[in-house]
Formats: sequence, structure tokens, C-alpha cells
Amino acid sequence: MSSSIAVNKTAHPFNKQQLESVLTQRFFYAPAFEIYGGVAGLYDYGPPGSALQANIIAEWRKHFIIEDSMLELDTTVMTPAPVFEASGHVARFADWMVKDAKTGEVLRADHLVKGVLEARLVGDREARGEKSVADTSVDDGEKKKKKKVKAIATRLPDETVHLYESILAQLDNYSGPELGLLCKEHKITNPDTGNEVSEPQAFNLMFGSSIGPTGQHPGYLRPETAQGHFLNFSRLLDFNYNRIPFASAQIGRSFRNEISPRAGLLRVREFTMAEIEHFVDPLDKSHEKFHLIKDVTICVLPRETQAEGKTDLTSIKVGEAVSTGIIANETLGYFVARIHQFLLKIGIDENRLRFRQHMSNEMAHYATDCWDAEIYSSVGWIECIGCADRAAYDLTVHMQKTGKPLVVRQSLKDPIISEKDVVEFNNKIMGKTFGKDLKFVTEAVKDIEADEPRLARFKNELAQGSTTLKVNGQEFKLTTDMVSVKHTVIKQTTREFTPNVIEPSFGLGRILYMLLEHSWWTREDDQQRGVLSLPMAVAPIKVLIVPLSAKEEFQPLVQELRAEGVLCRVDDSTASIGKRYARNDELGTPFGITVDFASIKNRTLTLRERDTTRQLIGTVEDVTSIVCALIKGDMTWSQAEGRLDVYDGVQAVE
Ligand SMILES: Nc1ncnc2c1ncn2[C@@H]1O[C@H](COP(=O)(O)OP(=O)(O)OP(=O)(O)O)[C@@H](O)[C@H]1O
Repeated sequence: MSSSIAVNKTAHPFNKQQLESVLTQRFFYAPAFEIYGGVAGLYDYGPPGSALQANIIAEWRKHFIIEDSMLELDTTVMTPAPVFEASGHVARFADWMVKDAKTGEVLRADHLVKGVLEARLVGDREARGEKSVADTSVDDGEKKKKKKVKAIATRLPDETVHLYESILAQLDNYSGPELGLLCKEHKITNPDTGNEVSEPQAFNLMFGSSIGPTGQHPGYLRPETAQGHFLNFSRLLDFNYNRIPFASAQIGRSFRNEISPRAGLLRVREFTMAEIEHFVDPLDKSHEKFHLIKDVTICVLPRETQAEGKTDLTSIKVGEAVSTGIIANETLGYFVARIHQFLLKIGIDENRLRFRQHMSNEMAHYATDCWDAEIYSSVGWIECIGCADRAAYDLTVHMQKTGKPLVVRQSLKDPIISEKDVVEFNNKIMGKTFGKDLKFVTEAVKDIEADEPRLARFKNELAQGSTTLKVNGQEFKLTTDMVSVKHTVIKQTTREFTPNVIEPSFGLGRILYMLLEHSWWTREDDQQRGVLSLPMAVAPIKVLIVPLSAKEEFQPLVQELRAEGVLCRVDDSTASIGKRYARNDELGTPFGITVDFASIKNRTLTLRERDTTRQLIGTVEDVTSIVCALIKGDMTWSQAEGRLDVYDGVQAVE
């Protein structure tokens, strides 16, 4: 929204506690089952949180599904165990946990190492007089609050500082046993008790269940929506007229039994994901719309930089990142750019967004390349979207498990003509001669057929009249009346292949929380007055209606806004007008409309803009049409200022 008055949104330092108390007070979200004591990692969204999430989803559907004609799915959450056995989740979807050797308290191993090493680095900086001591934190299992790791001002040798920084830069790469070694080598103990911790153990994050009354069909709540796309691949392909590439998309709930869910929405046990599976020819990963995004500039942290223990960011155009091989292919680059555009559209601060490439040993073994969209917040850089080229892994494992062909068959425009030697059998004579051994002999000949040099020898020997095969320690003589080798011209008219998959995977709760942090600021003249500058498209409520009197004046306006699908809220509480505006600034409501006493007789309304607090006045009809245009994005605030009079609190339109 443009405005003619500059607003200083950085006047006060960010106060996380203040934001969190506003979010709870205004019921954006709150711990689920709170009156029963709550459960770590489970949250309920209230009216503004639900509307904000719904608006983010609506923008996501427009930006990805509609603009790129994706095929939307809604597949089940409850999933039979064989699906996750095939996908590898039963064996490998796990995090490493350690236990306090004396109290048995459970901690997530990588978070423990991170919290303790970061605290030591902070203590070192304090000892060097560089920065004041701040506490860092480490997750503490079931408790709802993060445990503070006290930073003690202690000077570390320079090489230790470099070592710690390098460990932290690559922490995602450490295996469980390696994390255990780090704890031992660097004397990392439970910060709460000072006790040593156990060897890391893998903990599977899926919630298990069973389907049906017999208990004989184990199942799991899905930890991602992806498998539903893969299992429906053949139907999707058919729906897409057997053409590839195409993408499927799904928005839905996922469940992970996180070891130590953090306070807030960043690590929860039930959350909404939005996932895309883009199926592409492994021999051609170009993207037909790549030219439209090649000039989008993104901030990247490539794997080579991380391998040097550094976190310096590089600004680069997506086209260049792909042409120089930093990003593996056009389709992956296309999605990285589209993710960047989407996040900016909904209000994420471009300066707090980066794309971090996975290290080779951080990616799944089958993946070709993987980039995380990470957003900076009060707790540092957090992965909010993963974007990976998963090669043909997913379809292949389900095909192997079920025997169903999850493949693309393409008729070739230009058939491929090849010539080769082919073995032909006289089945009657072979059967008579070899009886029960027929199968072994035939298989042995087929093996020879697949091996060019052996086939050439076989053919030569037959040309002499006969050849002898050794199978299972026995000798079998083959003569020219039993087999022959014919030179044959082969015309291949179809090509069969398993598509590769490029997968952007969004966690909506993390994005929503980041957006709240990036949108929050407090007024220059009053630190207590917070504002959420959410963009119009995602703001939960678009218009606040404040009847100071004469509620009926609003009826046509309210009717019109509601008919337009605009969420407006009438605040006819007894609070002062200032308070009513202030609490709607905290809800991120872009506009307020008021009838004030002076304007009643003239049938006028005042229109207030959230960020600048500027107010305009006009007739009921003008304000109604202008506010509708502002909400639809057909008019800017500056244009509205040209159409209505400035309201100074006393002026009324005659
Ligand atoms: N426990 C969680 N709570 C909230 N969002 C989550 C959680 N786990 C994953 N997500 C979201 O889902 C997205 C895709 O999931 P993915 O499996 O790639 O995450 P991940 O690599 O396991 O995340 P992390 O390493 O932070 O646990 C993440 O980028 C994140 O936004």
C-alpha cells in the first residue's frame, strides 16, 4: 500500500515478548488443550490466526496452483504402514535424542550441541568486550518453555572459536554417533543439571496407529503430504492426457512426533503443509516458463561456502545460478524463484530471506540438489520451505513394492531404428531334448544374448554346427536345429521412463510466524502501541468499522463489504476510539471507518489508514466505493488521498 507519509517502523528494537503477548491476547493462536495443561507442540489458531492462514493459503493457491495449472489433490492423512516402509520413513524418518545420564531428561542431540556451543561463543565475545552477554537456548523435551543456556564470559582460544563456528555452520550434517562424539570431545552436558548425556539414539518421528478393529493393519499419520501424490501418479498422468511435465499440489495436515517441540509455531507436532510434486523427464529438466523468472535476484548460501565454515551470502540472478551450475537445473531454479516471489508477495522481508543449499551428505542419497528457503527471525535463520530434486526415488520404491508401473510411456515421433543379433529358439526340439532343464538352459542363452562379446562367440560356435553350455555344473549341447542367431532390424516406437520429481515443500505455520515477526513494529511516539503491517492480501480483517453512534449508517457499507467477500469487523464496544484503533492495529487491519458526531448530519464517513494513521473524510457512497477499491488493489492510498478530504478531527463535508 503506498502512502504519502513516511512511517519510521524501525524506531524501536524488536521486542519478541511484546509481540507474543499480543498474539496470545488477540488470539492469533494459543496452546491447544490449555485448560487441561496443554501439550507441547500442539496449537489452536483463533479467528485472526485462522483468517491469516486461510489468506496465505488462498495466495498460495493463486500463485502456484492457478498460475501454473497444477493438479490439486486432497489425499488421506492415515496411511498404511507398507507405504512408509517403501518410502524409507519407517527405517529413517528419525532424529537423534540424548538422555541426561542421571535424570533421564530427553534432549534433541543437535539442538543441545547448538545451544551449548552458541552460548560459549557469546561468552567469548563478552570476554573480548565485543558484545554483551545474552542467553541462548536449547529445547527441553516436553516442557513448554525453552531452557536458557547461560552464556558465561569466558575467553576461548582463537582456534576453538573457529572450530565451534565451523561445527555450527555444518551442524545438519552430523550423524548420531558424530553428535555423540562432539558431546564427549567438547564436554557438552545437559545445561540444566551439568550431567553427562547418553549416546544419541534414533527416535522415529511418525505417530503410529492401527487401521480397523483387529489391530493387524498398522498405519501412521503422515509426516508429509508427498506420498499421496506419488501413489496417485498414474491417475494424475492420465488426467494430464499422458503428458509430462506436470505438477500436483496439496495443502493438508501433517504430523511429526517431535522430540522437543519449541514454544511457538516453529516446531510443532501437527501442522499444515503445502507441497508440490513436479514430475519431469529425467533427460529434460528445462522449464517452459524459466525465461519469466531468470532475472529474479535471490540471496544464496551455496554448499561450497558452508564447507569452508562460512555463512556469507551471495546475491545472484536465478538465470545465472542455473547457467553456472550453482542450482542443478532450470525446474529447480524456477521453483526457487517462484518461492522467493511468493514470500515477498505475502509480506516476508526480502532482506531476511536466503536460499541455503544442502551439503552433499545432508541430502538424501538419491537427491540431486536441494535448497532450503530460510527466513531470519528472532531465533536466527529457520528453514521454512525445502525445495529438492528427488530424482526418480519415490516412484521407483513404490513401483518395486507394488509391482505397479509408475512410468511414462511416450510414443516416439521418430522411431529409433537399431540392428542387433537376436536368439531364436525351436521350442519343440528344445523341450524334447532338455525336459526339466529347459528353463535353466533358456535363461543361460538369454544371458548370453544380453552380452555382446559372448553372443558373438556363441554365434561363431553355432556356425560350426554346435556349442556346449555349462549350467549348474552340467553340460548341455546346443545344435543349429535348436537355436539360431538372426541379425534383426528393431524399430522402437515408444519410450518408457520413470519421471524425476522436483519437490517444493512448505510449512505454513513457520511462514505465518515469520510473517508476524517481519510485520510487527511499535509506534515511534509510543513503544506500547504495536502495529502489524500485514499486506492487504493476507490481513485477517480488512476493515474495522467503528460506530461512535448511529450504527445504522453502516448497514449499507457492511452489507456491501460482506457481499464482496471482504472480512470486516464491527467494534461497537465501549472502549475509546483510540483503544479500538490500537487493538485493530495489532490485528493488522489496514483500514478503519468511523462515523463521528460532527459528520452525522452530512452523511459522511472517515477512513483511517493503519500504518500512517492518516484519516480522510467523504460521503458514505464515496468512502464505500473507495474502500472497496483499496481492498481489491484497484486504488492506492495516495490515490484515495486525492479523492477524499483530509480529516483533521473537526472538518466535516458540507
Ligand atoms: N515440526 C515442525 N513444525 C512446523 N513446521 C515443520 C515441522 N517440520 C517441518 N516443518 C515444515 O515443513 C517443511 C518441509 O519439511 P521438511 O521435512 O523438509 O522439514 P525438516 O527438514 O524435517 O525440518 P527441520 O529440519 O526443521 O526439522 C519445513 O521447511 C518446515 O517449514
